[in-house]
Amino acid sequence: MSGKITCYLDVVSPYSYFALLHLERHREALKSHNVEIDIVPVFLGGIMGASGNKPPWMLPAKAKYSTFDSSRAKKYFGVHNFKTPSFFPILSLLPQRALIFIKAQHPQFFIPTFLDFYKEMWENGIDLSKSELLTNVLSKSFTEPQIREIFEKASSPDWKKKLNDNTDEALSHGAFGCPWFWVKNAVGDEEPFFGSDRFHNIWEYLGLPWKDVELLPKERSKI
Ligand SMILES: N[C@@H](CCC(=O)N[C@@H](CS)C(=O)NCC(=O)O)C(=O)O
Repeated sequence: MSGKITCYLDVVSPYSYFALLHLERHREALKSHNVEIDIVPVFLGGIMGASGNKPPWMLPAKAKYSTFDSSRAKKYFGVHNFKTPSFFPILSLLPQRALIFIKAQHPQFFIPTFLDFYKEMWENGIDLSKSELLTNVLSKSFTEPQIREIFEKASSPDWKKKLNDNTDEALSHGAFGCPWFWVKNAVGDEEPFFGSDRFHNIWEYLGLPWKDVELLPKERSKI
């Protein structure tokens, strides 16, 4: 068995946090099945605009449903401190460009930093679009000169273009939201998947053994 999961994420998207957590929790198991993971930072605002979609919080019915969906997801993925920050949504360009530079220049820090960004924004209520707050978060893993370089690159044309290119790549794979996945299976077929609630479909598509929604006997009932 072999395959590849390319996963397009934005720090502004809470479901992308759940997706990254779930993928990381399965990284070793996926490796044992020869399935590669590539995490790609994108700009969700650009995906929404170019695909003609709207963020769920802009459509009243979706916004209402989303409160149920996100509190179920928070429980399922075990992110008990999850809360939507008062400043939501943010313009995520700066943290996303910083992540792209970190992925290229400091690959060993890329996933830990992405996870840390999510935790800071979605559990600790830190506004990562503010450079002074982003600096504090980065200072856990990077030195002052490294942070200066991250900011310099994040505002340079070349690295701005890389975020646009990543976003266009997701759009070329049909993206209308995040988390977006482009999955290649062992026979070389490729398909898109949307949402942190579609892992069972992804495992199935990859031909992996999986077990999830199993009903337990009455004595184990939670109600
Ligand atoms: N049911 C999905 C919801 C994912 C979701 O709502 N993602 C937002 C960003 S946080 C989005 O891009 N939504 C676009 C849409 O719902 O059309 C999940 O559990 O992950």
